Amino acid sequence: MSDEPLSQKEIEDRLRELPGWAYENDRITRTYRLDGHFAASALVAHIAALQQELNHHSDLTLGYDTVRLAVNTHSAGDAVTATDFALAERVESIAPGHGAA
Ligand SMILES: C[C@H](O)[C@H](O)[C@H]1CNC2=NC(N)=NC(=O)C2=N1
Repeated sequence: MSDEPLSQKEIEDRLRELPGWAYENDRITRTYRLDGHFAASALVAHIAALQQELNHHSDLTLGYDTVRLAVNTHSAGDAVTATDFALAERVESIAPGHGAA
């Protein structure tokens, strides 16, 4: 199934279901705050496993106690697609278990 770029309205509609996520620089983004560096590192490892499973990868940035994701779909010309939102939803499903806010 080809991954089609989503329209601005489709992106906005989907973002309403994903509190904390934003659309910037042609990517959907989210920054999580964790209880310290080890917790942030553990979330990064878990997200990396999800990304390998989905074969879809964000730019993933580890800070002292933060994890930032920024993602779009390269094969769709670096546009935001449904696959990016599928990854976002999977990450949202695991983040609370890490104590992420
Ligand atoms: C060959 C491999 O399946 C592709 O390069 C995958 C890997 N991860 C990817 N991640 C993202 N964000 N976009 C892609 O188009 C993409 N394609």
